[in-house]
Amino acid sequence: MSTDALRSDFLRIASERGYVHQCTDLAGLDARLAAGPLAAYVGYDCTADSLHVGHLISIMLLRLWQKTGNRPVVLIGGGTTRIGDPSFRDESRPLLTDEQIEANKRGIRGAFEKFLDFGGGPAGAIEVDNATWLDELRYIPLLRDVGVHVSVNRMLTLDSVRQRLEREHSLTFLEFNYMILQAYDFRELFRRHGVVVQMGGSDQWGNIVMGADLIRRTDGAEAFGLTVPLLTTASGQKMGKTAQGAVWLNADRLSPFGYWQFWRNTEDPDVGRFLRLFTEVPIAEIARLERLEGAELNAAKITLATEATALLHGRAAAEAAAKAAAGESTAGLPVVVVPELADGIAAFALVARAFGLASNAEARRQIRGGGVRLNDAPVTDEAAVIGPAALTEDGAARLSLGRKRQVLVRAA
Ligand SMILES: Nc1ncnc2c1ncn2[C@@H]1O[C@H](COP(=O)(O)OP(=O)(O)OP(=O)(O)O)[C@@H](O)[C@H]1O
Ligand SMILES: N[C@@H](Cc1ccc(O)cc1)C(=O)O
Repeated sequence: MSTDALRSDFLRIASERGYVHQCTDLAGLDARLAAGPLAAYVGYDCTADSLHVGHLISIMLLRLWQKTGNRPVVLIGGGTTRIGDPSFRDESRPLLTDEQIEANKRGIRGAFEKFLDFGGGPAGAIEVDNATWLDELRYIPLLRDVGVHVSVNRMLTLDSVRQRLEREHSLTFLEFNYMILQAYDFRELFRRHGVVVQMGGSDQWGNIVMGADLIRRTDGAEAFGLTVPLLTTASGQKMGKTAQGAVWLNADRLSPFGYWQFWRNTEDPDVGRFLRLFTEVPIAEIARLERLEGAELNAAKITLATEATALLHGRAAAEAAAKAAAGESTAGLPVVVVPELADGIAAFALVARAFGLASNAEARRQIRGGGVRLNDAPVTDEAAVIGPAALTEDGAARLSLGRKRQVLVRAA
């Protein structure tokens, strides 16, 4: 179906901006959307205490879903995280304790409020946790209700598990149950909130289709699946994962400045695609920006970085990052505000924040390697507490990493 033929605002814009990878029935979903608003959900497991840029595409899609008048439902996988999704993974995920899952759940929640409006009304976003119903399930009733509709033959041929089986890596019975639980979620949200669409990354296709099939078989209703492409960068890396680790959405994992810099470092061929997916810059303006070349293309990357950072961390933080990167501080250095400096912060944490490093472990390594200086003196104790006494240059301290990277840090 060509994009021009689409009648619903949501699918037209989503296709135009590059969000649509596969849909169970594009024409059918378009017709339903053109007839009136719908509810859709995306699920997020609590595998870490922050979401990362890989999760952002589906969050942006939920945002578009809401902006075009439809209700987004965010499902936190408090129950499914206890199993671990085996889709497209070579090995089982490490089992997390209930305490870790609770802590992760608290960590990932905040991100959704930045992108979605939970304020009520017909298109108001809703958050649910699948532990609410999955924890209550009883085994034999579940097998009779759901298991009877699921073909093991078909499950074994799904792309998402085939590689694991072909390589003869173990797929435990625990993991094998994951798909059934995700299918159960879809039906539960259909019953509780009238959700008829599930969206997710392309790796989720098998799980999503299984849910839509279950709804058709047990409730005789039509439900749709829509996946977003699994993004890789021009150089072939999975988008959102760098050599140092994931690009986190929570500011305590990656500072707004580090986040801005991640986008600023986008490879040339990716600029247009990322502007369409991760900002709300109008398509016509993106068409102009992506035609720029050489040094001028840097202006497009700055727009990408500032607009993407503004959506997550707010416009003020995005503009401060842009200014800092442009070297607009008194000493001609980027300024990074670290409020914890007022009370004292461990040297490794300060270094991680100031340079947007992927982890505290990376900052500790840099300090141990002798690469960090504070006000021109080497920092040797990675746990040393840095407080207001260090802010000697007009309320700021000069922090350097290696020979090339230098910033001013201040408490406010
Ligand atoms: N590059 C990407 N493009 C599109 N979607 C992505 C991307 N990376 C992740 N996602 C989506 O986010 C979900 C979680 O991603 P992933 O499995 O990478 O997370 P994780 O569990 O945090 O990471 P890890 O694999 O390191 O344990 C995936 O199911 C996928 O749908
Ligand atoms: N399986 C999804 C998360 C998810 C969990 C429960 C669902 O109902 C839907 C999605 C992932 O790994 O990203």
